[in-house]
Amino acid sequence: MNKPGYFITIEGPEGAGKTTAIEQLMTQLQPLGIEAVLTREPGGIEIAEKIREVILNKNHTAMDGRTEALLYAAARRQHLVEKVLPALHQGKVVLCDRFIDSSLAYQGHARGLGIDEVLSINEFAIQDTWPDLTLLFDVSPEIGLQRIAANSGREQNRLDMEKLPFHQKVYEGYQEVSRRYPDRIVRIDAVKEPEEVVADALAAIIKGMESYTA
Ligand SMILES: Nc1ncnc2c1ncn2[C@@H]1O[C@H](COP(=O)(O)OP(=O)(O)OP(=O)(O)O)[C@@H](O)[C@H]1O
Ligand SMILES: Cc1cn([C@H]2C[C@H](O)[C@@H](COP(=O)(O)O)O2)c(=O)[nH]c1=O
Repeated sequence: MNKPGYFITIEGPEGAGKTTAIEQLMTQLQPLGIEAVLTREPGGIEIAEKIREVILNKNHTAMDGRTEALLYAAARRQHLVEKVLPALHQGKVVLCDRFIDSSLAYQGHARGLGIDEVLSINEFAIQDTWPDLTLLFDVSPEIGLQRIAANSGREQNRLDMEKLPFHQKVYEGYQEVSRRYPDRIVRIDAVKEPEEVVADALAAIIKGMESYTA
């Protein structure tokens, strides 16, 4: 895709600290003169937020795995067309909390649908709009789930309610995906203190953007 902007995605298991770090990254990018658009998946625009409600509703326990994968891909498509691509074409940096690698790790590996199968429906959805850089927040599922359990303000969704073995598979899925895309995916040690995580993420973004424009 020919575009002047820069597309960054943040990935990782539950409780990795993505949302916390992204907010800090936004405030630290601004003084560097980098205008960034913050968004998330599934969601970011009205139609995709509605799909998010359907997917993550705790009562939708009957949802079939393929239905789930297709709904994530549909939300992704609409969000890409309505929000991500217009921002990239305006030359902006887009910082997106989760994207295609979540589908590969959660639906492809953890749900057992197969990474290649889930990749193929997502290739249809993204039409070659791959992230320029992906930061994979690496934290064990045990630590991530402990963090979430300690966060009393957080409402549990249908995916949070999956048991530890599912989240262990999500973790394995991310390792597999990061082996597949070594040039795009940068591992961030998310066990560190929040300030260090943000500093490492910012350094990776600056490095990535420098090599992109060089
Ligand atoms: N580096 C860190 N060390 C310890 N706790 C952290 C760290 N980063 C975030 N937290 C805490 O962990 C919890 C989960 O963080 P956050 O919501 O940012 O994770 P997330 O990756 O966005 O999770 P999810 O994808 O499941 O929504 C929050 O209570 C947050 O304050
Ligand atoms: C994009 C995407 C997300 N998921 C899962 C991962 C999380 O359990 C939820 C989203 O909740 P968050 O608090 O906003 O992280 O959805 C998924 O399984 N597949 C995907 O493609």
